Amino acid sequence: MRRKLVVGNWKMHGSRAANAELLAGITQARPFDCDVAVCVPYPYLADTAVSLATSDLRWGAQDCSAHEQGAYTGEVSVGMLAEFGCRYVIVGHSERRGYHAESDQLVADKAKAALARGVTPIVCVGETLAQREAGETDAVVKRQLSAVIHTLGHCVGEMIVAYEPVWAIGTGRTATPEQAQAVHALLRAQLQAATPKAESMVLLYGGSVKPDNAASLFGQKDIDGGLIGGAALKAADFVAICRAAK
Ligand SMILES: O=C[C@H](O)COP(=O)(O)O
Repeated sequence: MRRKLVVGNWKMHGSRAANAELLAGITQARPFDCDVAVCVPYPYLADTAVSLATSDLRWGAQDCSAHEQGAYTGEVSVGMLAEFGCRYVIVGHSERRGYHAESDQLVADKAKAALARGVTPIVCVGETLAQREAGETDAVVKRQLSAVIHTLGHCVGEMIVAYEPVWAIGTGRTATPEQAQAVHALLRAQLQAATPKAESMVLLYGGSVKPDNAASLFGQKDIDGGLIGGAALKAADFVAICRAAK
């Protein structure tokens, strides 16, 4: 039985005051029947580490460099994230793939860099609306996951995969539980061919998860929790989503 995980991706939102209130709201609602984490903007990692230090809540970042160190202005290495206690780092979010032209191979290299420093990568895959309508969903997510599988080799079982259909992100348009499950089953089958750990790997769904649809999504066989954007910014909503994961 896989333990569920709910991760809040704050994206480029927040302020020190608002974050303190949000984290207090989540902390006070413990305990949860699932693992809970927040992935925050880099400047807020130190505050978050202090706020959550004595709780069982986890934290992480939203991206990392594929390089260990060097002349890469503006980039942040996994080693730096590890110094701030990050347990997770999101890589390959569609907003990074789209706005920053991140390739499948770069995403895979970032995931490898994360694992090398003991930080668990949450690797995002997902198709655009045009790709779904063209019947390309399976091929797209398979290609995206394949690059990571080949790059990680025997470590592949250590990552988390998040299926995030691009058309469902921030749009209020959620994949139905059946649509999401179908892709999750496909991803798990692909992982099964690559690692004996596939059955215990955590596969998250992301894309307009809200308190009222979380339970039906998380009730699907291969959906082990969620990567939550907008609804992670209000403690009451995020807590309600965490309660739906058990
Ligand atoms: O990482 C989170 C996803 O992009 C989902 O965002 P959303 O819940 O606002 O649709």
